[in-house]
Amino acid sequence: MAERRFAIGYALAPKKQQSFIQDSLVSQVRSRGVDLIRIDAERPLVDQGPFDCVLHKLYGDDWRRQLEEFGAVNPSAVVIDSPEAIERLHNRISMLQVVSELKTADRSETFGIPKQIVIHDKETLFDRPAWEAGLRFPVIAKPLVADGSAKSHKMVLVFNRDGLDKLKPPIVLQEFVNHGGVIFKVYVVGKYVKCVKRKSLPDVSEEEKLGRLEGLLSFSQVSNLATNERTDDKYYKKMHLDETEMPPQSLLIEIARGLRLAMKLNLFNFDVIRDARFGNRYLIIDINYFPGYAKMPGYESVLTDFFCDIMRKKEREAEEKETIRLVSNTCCFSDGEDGVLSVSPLDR
Ligand SMILES: Nc1ncnc2c1ncn2[C@@H]1O[C@H](COP(=O)(O)OP(=O)(O)OP(=O)(O)O)[C@@H](O)[C@H]1O
Ligand SMILES: O=P(O)(O)O[C@H]1[C@H](OP(=O)(O)O)[C@@H](OP(=O)(O)O)[C@@H](O)[C@@H](O)[C@@H]1OP(=O)(O)O
Ligand SMILES: [Mg+2]
Ligand SMILES: [Mg+2]
Repeated sequence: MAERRFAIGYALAPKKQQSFIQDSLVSQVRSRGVDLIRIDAERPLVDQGPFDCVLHKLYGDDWRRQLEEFGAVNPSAVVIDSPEAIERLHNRISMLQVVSELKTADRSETFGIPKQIVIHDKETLFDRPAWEAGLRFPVIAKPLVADGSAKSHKMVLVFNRDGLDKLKPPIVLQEFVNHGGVIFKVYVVGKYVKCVKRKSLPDVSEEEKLGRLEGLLSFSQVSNLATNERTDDKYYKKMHLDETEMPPQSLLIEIARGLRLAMKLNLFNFDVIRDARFGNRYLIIDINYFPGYAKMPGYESVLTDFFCDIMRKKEREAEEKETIRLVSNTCCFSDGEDGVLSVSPLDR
């Protein structure tokens, strides 16, 4: 019998498509019986395919409706991941709420999120008693919405009250935590977990906290790297990343698993910093859907394994469904005096 092939449709923004859909990935996936096929976002999704699976990172109501329609017409197709689950990551409060709800086994390290509050309007921003009691300067002001737009990545490090003037709510004010200038990016692909080090904002000294003239410092995507700046040895040396110890892999695996199950997401990364005040306290500051996997060393084989697992699971489920269908179409009856049961299929 000919080998069963699978088709995975992908719907990605042009930049994402360019970085993620590399020839090396396409050919490795193909050699394992899976074809990656581009979805034309300009045409109705239901008219394209057939797809066993849809992989996507597009925004908006129209795309959501298209996925719903596709799901209704193709109930056995797998959508990675569900738009409702992804939506949680588009708001920086709901994004991190899930971390606070995670429960892990007893261990010497602890984890959590930095203190933060949401500010919906200018009034609350200047109503200092409402938030200054719980939060000390410096703070990072982050746009509440994290929808992938350039605007949603624009951050401001605020050193004192003077810096508040220029902020534009709705924002999240998050405690800035010194962490030695290195951030850990933890990439999750289903059950696979890979942590890499990247440069981050430098620590702010006590003198700097008191003596800064300007109240704020704007920045955007400090830890993001272009694909051509891959995390090679040169980058590690230049940024002094070598000297920084990684968080324990077992802790990261535990957090990744907790997040994956709680959020019902397969493809994401989360940013972790080590709180310099404690040394064994880790803070999760950001979670991103479908991040830049191509920057992960050997991303092709990780993603290929993941796609093949999904397709195998889908096939297994289809077989199980078929078995249940056959069994439920069978009737059991007593075969005469000895009371022995026999089974006879009804759908001959
Ligand atoms: N609470 C914090 N304390 C210290 N540094 C922080 C904190 N929050 C953010 N940073 C720094 O600011 C950077 C940007 O913050 P964050 O990751 O929330 O933004 P983002 O635009 O969502 O990033 P990404 O490009 O990963 O999506 C972080 O990579 C880190 O260097
Ligand atoms: O730019 P890259 O592809 O490498 O990936 C970045 C990705 O951008 P893209 O999805 O638009 O491409 C970002 O997504 P949005 O928040 O903007 O949706 C976010 O996930 C970053 O964290 C990723 O960088 P990484 O965390 O891996 O360093
Ligand atoms: Mg980040
Ligand atoms: Mg982010």
